[in-house]
Amino acid sequence: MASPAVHQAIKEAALKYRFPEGRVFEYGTAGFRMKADLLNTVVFAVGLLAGLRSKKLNGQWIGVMVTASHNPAEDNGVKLVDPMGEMLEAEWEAYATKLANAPLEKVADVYDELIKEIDINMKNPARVVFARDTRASGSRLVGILSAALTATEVEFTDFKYMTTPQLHYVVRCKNTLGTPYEYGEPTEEGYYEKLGEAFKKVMKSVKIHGHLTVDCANGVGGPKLRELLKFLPPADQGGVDIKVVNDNVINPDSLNFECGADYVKTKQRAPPSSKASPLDRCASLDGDADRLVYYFVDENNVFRLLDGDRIATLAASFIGDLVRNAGIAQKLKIGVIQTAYANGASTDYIEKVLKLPAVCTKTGVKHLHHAAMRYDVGVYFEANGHGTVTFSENALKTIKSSEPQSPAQQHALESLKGLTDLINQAVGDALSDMLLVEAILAHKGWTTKEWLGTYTDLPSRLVRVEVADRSIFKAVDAERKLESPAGLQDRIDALQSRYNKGRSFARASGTEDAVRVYAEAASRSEADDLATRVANAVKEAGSASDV
Ligand SMILES: CC(=O)N[C@H]1[C@@H](OP(=O)(O)O)O[C@H](CO)[C@@H](O)[C@@H]1O
Ligand SMILES: [Mg+2]
Repeated sequence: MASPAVHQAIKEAALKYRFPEGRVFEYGTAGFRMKADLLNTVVFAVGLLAGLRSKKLNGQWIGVMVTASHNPAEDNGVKLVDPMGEMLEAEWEAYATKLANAPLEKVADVYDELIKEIDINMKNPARVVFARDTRASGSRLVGILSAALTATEVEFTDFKYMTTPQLHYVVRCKNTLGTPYEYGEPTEEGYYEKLGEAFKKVMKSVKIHGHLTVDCANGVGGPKLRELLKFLPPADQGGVDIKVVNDNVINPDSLNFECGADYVKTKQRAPPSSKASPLDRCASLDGDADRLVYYFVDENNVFRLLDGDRIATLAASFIGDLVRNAGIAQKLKIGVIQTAYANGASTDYIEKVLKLPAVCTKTGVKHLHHAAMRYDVGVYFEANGHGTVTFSENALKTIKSSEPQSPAQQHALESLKGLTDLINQAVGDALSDMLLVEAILAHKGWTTKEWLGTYTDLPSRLVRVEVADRSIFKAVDAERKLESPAGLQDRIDALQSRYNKGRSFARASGTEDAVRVYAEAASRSEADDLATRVANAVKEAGSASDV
């Protein structure tokens, strides 16, 4: 139980807010996310839970990020970060949901119930760090977060504006300080220094061609990228010539508006404001800078997207080469983790050309991250551009301690060492991934055209279908098949078998009230046709269960 003083303080603090009538909240794939004016009580509950999580883990630092990523400016959200910079452990999502739905006059009682249920030693210290993106509602929400932390006597540090991956980085640094796995200096500057140093190491003796234009979605990534640039060498001395665009954080309404990684990926076109010439290398971040996509317009003015699948294949191919060149290929198991949304051509390329295992997991980065950790080098990306590379303890040790037998081996080992620092291993990080892509292109001497030429994407289509009750759509086999409603999977199987290279699946979204249908096939018209037919089958199955 909380002490009587804390119990009372929670009660008093809670009464300042109003529970939005009739609302039911759920901690989903991306934490809580909705219209910002509905979030007050949710953020208060998350503050309470962050302290409990820290106490449960003997006072390790827990992170709280206030962001709604690529959502419209009027939305906001909040999510918890676990000690190694990972997403909150799944079991705790239910506790978050329970506390967020407690009526305000009962929240202190539910807090006490949770202490009992989770068996928390209240004598343990509690420490929390938090940060927010540039949304206008952010300052109000972190005020509420501080109120919850103060009421429960939790030690906390406010990192003000940060990208989501920067906060994850800080959490991991704070919890590894003074251990053999020390991750870095737990400050924003420490983050830039680490990336800057690693980039210099990886870029030794290679040079990037041309410039890169980075669309920052008018979000927190803009000012942070400008800051990062100060820690990189000048373009003519192993640096990269970066032009920052869409970095207006003064007008809060411009956030994610007709720009950013989600816009580019879903609309399959450059932001309308883009002034890039044909073949110019471009990239877009999302609103909290954890997603990254590349693109360019070719000689025929055709838009070409290089999405998360492309970044994964590029990274896997490069790391595979380095590991072979370093003479340690026998010691390290490399794997690439994707979801069902990965283009089939990318999976083929990984298996047949790169000769690496391609694993498919459920949607949501936490699933990919866990699967990646089963490899010495786990490359994971969602097609939308969120991902990173994880290195096992064995990989780090092997890379560090291998004795090079030749200058070529030494060069490969040094590049690998640089990569382990350049890549944010806590979580997908657009700024770190961007430096990784730039470094790889430089090493390979490639332009985006050569990168695109590694394989040809199958035409694909993603459709959103609204149904009365999406919970009846139960997926199995890494969400590639439906076991319910009965008979629907047979229909999907029959449909896809009629198309050359046809593949389609349907699953209930974890973040929106809809079912998503994905289809790909050998030609554009076949992919569109297959998607439409499967979407119709989903609609029918959805309404049949309605009666
Ligand atoms: C097809 C797709 O892009 N789905 C997204 C989306 O999940 P859904 O469960 O499909 O709504 O949001 C997730 C959280 O940001 C992200 O991890 C995932 O990749
Ligand atoms: Mg994001």
